[in-house]
Amino acid sequence: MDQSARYADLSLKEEDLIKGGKHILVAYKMKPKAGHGYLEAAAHFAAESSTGTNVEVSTTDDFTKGVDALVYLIDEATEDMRIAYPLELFDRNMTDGRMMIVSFLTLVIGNNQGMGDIEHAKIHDFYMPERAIQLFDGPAKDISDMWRILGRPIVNGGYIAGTIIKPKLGLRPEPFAAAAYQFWLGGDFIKNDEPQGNQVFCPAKKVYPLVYDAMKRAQDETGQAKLFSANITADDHYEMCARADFILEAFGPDADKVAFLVDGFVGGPGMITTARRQYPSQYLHYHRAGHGMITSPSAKRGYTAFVLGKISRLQGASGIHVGTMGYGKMEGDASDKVICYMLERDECQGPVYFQKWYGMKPTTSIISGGMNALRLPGFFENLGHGNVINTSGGGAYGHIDSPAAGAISLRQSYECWKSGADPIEYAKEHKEFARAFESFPGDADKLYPGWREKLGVHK
Ligand SMILES: O=C(COP(=O)(O)O)[C@H](O)[C@H](O)COP(=O)(O)O
Ligand SMILES: [Mg+2]
Repeated sequence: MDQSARYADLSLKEEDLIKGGKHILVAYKMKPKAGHGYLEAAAHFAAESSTGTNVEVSTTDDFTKGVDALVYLIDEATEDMRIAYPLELFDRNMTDGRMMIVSFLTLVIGNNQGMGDIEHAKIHDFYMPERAIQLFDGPAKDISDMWRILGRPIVNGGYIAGTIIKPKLGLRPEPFAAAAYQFWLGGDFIKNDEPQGNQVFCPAKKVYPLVYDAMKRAQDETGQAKLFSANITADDHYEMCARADFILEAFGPDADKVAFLVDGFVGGPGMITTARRQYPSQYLHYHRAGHGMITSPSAKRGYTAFVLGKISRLQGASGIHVGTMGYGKMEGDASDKVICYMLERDECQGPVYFQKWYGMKPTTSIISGGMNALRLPGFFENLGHGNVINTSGGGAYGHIDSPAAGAISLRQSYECWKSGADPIEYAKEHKEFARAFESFPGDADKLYPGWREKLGVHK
């Protein structure tokens, strides 16, 4: 059945829809299955994503038709399809009238992902009107809170040198806390690797008091504040809160230095929002393991990493992993910097839409995945600043001298880039950075050819 007379209106202008402020706009790359007309498939897609189904139903009335999603732009050649969703379509909280991401996802990327007449459809961008921005939680804490704790300026406070406890799994409580202590002697921030939680060989109740002890000792020794991002991800929200409550109690007077890490893609939006609302005084660290199944450039369904980032800011993530823009080990390229800009600025041009955030707090870009001191200068150069949290697991624990030396090498790498110095020249004066070349010789050969001669390393 061709529903394009009802679910498409190609005379609608995007600028008018934006000016009107009553629609959420979503841009997809959509291709119909062979034998289906583009507009017809698009209209069916909009129907299934809003008020309709594959047939006309007798219970529809005029009000219903007033909240139809409408296809307002198609371009078969580029697979561009844009749909305007009336704000009224979206389910609102009973308790406080606020919007919820789960309803957004259910409509705009729900049933439409399995339709028989659609080959694929992927969200590349979306636009939230001012009213919707008002109705999402947004972050409660942001990077300025971390800078304050670290004793830095709260604007432009700079690079936060972090790590991920490695090995990923398999450390018992004492060696785990020792690994944390060693990094903190040189760095600022440690996160649990996302699979670490309450394994039988490393129970949470045993390890967190030891980690806090390590934090205190490192703070005493260095005279600096230290930060820990604790994984509280669980299937059951009560379990998640039990972990969070235990951790806050264990860190006692230093609980402000604890962030909560939630694996929000596998755990789902409910887990992020529960953490955001239950613990608004803690920095909320959104880890996104598994996102590659839909955000990968090779995936033609789902949504992009950019879209995931934008969703996380609405939900209230204080920080989210954004990959490494081609400088680390995960998928991504230099142009992914737009993800960071969309997360940190008050207004920003995305791939399709210009989004204003109306003062919503920023979400920090967390840079992670195969990073080390040698790869960072290129990364900062591409991004144009270093106001990020970087967690380098291998880059710290893989440093040949020590995790503390690894941490120091990361900070030196930032200072090197910030001062505009030549990395080789800088390495001559900074031992830990220099030893990163020997620690990661494959990267050194690739990024700084001739480094051995220049640094006098002949092994
Ligand atoms: O454990 C790591 C990286 O470890 P290492 O520093 O040893 O490579 C993170 O889970 C990945 O960064 C996730 O990827 P992303 O950050 O892209 O979500
Ligand atoms: Mg990890």
